[in-house]
Parts: sequence; structure tokens; C-alpha cells
Amino acid sequence: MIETTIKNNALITLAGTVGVGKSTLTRNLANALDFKASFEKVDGNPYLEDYYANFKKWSFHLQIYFLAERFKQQKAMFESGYGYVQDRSIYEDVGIFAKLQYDQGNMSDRDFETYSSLFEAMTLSPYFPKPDVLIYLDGSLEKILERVHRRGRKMETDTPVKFWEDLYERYQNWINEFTICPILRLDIETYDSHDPESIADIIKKIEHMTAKEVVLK
Ligand SMILES: Nc1ncnc2c1ncn2[C@@H]1O[C@H](COP(=O)(O)OP(=O)(O)O)[C@@H](O)[C@H]1O
Ligand SMILES: Nc1ncnc2c1ncn2[C@H]1C[C@H](O)[C@@H](COP(=O)(O)O)O1
Repeated sequence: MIETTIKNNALITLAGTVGVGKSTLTRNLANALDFKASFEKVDGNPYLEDYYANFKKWSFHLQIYFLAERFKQQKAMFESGYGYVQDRSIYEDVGIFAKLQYDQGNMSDRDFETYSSLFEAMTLSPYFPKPDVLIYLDGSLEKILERVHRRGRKMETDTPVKFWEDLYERYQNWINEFTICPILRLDIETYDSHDPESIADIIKKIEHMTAKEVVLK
């Protein structure tokens, strides 16, 4: 565990496209800070494989499932008083994934409106505070695809590269418009998640971003 000035009830959220390294960094940052880690569960997701096989049929079901999971996750974090590193933000679900499928005609107007109003109602609840910082992981698409293939989830490696290119481009646009909380951008070529010095360096950056303003008397 590292000595830090980051408040022990902080919420640090990681964002970035599939395979960029969120789960790995979430785990290592949480360990170093002695924070809890909140992961997005892929194993046991009842829709994910069907979704990749048929976006049109399963997009709405999958999004509702992710929202429900996210809600339970947020509630658990709220009730335990935070001190969490969170693997992926809810803002990506709606702003990137659901929107992508809607724009490509895989979610109807009616389904997208139902989904969006549910999302808005949820985020108005006290379970959804703004993160203290959002760490955005970025890198070249080539490097990210290499990681997706190394990890080897078949449903992802079988998905045409066009989908990953589209997702990647949407992420670039989304983060440039994101204003909900402070953003720490990290280039994945500049750190090693398994190296304690890299993690310490990232923690220093978070400290700078979350430091309270010093009031001079
Ligand atoms: N800093 C890193 N250097 C090299 N490989 C990494 C690094 N971080 C993650 N990986 C690898 O990349 C793949 C995707 O990482 P993961 O953390 O599962 O990404 P995400 O949660 O963003 O989908 C995994 O095989 C993981 O071991
Ligand atoms: N909201 C989502 N819609 C569609 N697919 C999603 C959503 N959230 C996550 N996913 C997918 C993308 C990956 O295949 C897995 C896990 O994501 P990862 O970035 O590897 O943590 O779920």
C-alpha cells in the first residue's frame, strides 16, 4: 500500500475502449491504494455472446442488463462509503455503446428512448455521484487490437475490425466532449500496470488532480 493524500472515500473511475487495459489497471491501482475494486462482469453475462452474434436482436436486452448491473454496483459503492476504483463508467454505456447501436439501426427509436429515460432516471439518484476523477486510457488502435487478440475472448476476436474502428473513433470524440468530472488521460505506452513505480506515478497524478485548493489566510 502507498501513502497518499487521495481521500479514502474517493471514487476513481476508469474509462476507455475494450481491451485498452482498464481491468488490469483497476486491480493494480486499487491494491496500491488499498481501495476496493469494482469490476464489470463479463463471465456470467447472459446476453454478451448473443449480442456479438446478432447486434440487432440483442442490443436492447444487453443495454438493460448492463444498466441493471451498473445500478447494483453503484448502490453497493454508495452504501460502503466509496473508496473505490471502478472499471468503466456508466457514461460509456449510453454515450458510446448504446448510441453506436442506435446509430447503426440496431436499436429502434422507441427502445433507445426507453433506455435513455431509464438511464437519466438512474443517474439522478444519489447512487450516482460524479467520480472524483475519470482516468481515460488511450493508445493506438493497433496496440489495443493486439491486446484484444492476446486476451482472446472469442466473441470479440470474431467481431469484424470495422466495429472496433467505429468504437475507437467514438471514444475519441466522446472523451473530447466529456465534462462531467476531471479527466486524467493516460497513454498506455507510458506506463506498465504491473510496475509499482508506474502505479506510484499515476497515483501522484491523481493526487494533483484531486488536491483540495489551499486557502491562504
Ligand atoms: N500495461 C499493460 N501492458 C501490457 N498488456 C496489458 C497491460 N494492461 C493490460 N494488458 C493486457 O491487455 C489485455 C486487455 O486488458 P484488460 O485490462 O482486460 O482491458 P479492458 O478491461 O480495458 O478490456 C489483457 O490481456 C491484459 O493482460
Ligand atoms: N454498454 C455496453 N454495451 C455493449 N457492450 C458492452 C457494454 N459495456 C461493456 N460491453 C462489452 C464490451 C466487452 O466485450 C465487454 C467488457 O468490456 P471491457 O472493456 O473488456 O471491460 O463487454
